[in-house]
Amino acid sequence: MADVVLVEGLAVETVIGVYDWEREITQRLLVDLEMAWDNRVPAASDDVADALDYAAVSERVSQCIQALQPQLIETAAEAVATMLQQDFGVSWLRITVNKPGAVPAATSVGVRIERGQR
Ligand SMILES: Nc1nc2c(c(=O)[nH]1)N=C([C@H](O)[C@@H](O)CO)CN2
Repeated sequence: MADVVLVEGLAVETVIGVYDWEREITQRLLVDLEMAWDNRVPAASDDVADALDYAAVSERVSQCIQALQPQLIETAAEAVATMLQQDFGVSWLRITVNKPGAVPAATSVGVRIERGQR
C-alpha cells in the first residue's frame, strides 16, 4: 500500500529529558508521522469514518507523550508507534520525533523509526 496519511510538525509540549533540570520544565517536541492507509476507501465514500482521522491521531499522539513524560525521545517514538498500531490499526508507519532546543548548535536533533509492513 503506497497511500499514506501525514501529520507534519505536530508540536507537543511535555516533560521530556534525561537530566534533573529537564524534569522540572516542559519542552517542545515536533512530531512527523507517515501512516499507511488505503485512501481509496474514504475517497469513494467521502466519509471520515473510513479515513485515518489525522485530527484524532494528532490528539492521541499528544496525550500519549504527555502521559508518559519519558526521558528519551526514543521512548516517545516507540510508545506512539505502538499506540497507532494497536488503537488505529495502522499497519506501517514512520515517526520522526525532533527536540529542537536540545543542542543549541544544531537546528534540531531527533530520531526516526519505522514499524510494521507496508
Ligand atoms: N539519543 C538520545 N540522546 C539524548 C537524548 C535522547 O532523548 N535521545 N536526550 C538527552 C537529553 O535529555 C538532552 O536532550 C538534554 O539537552 C541527551 N541525549
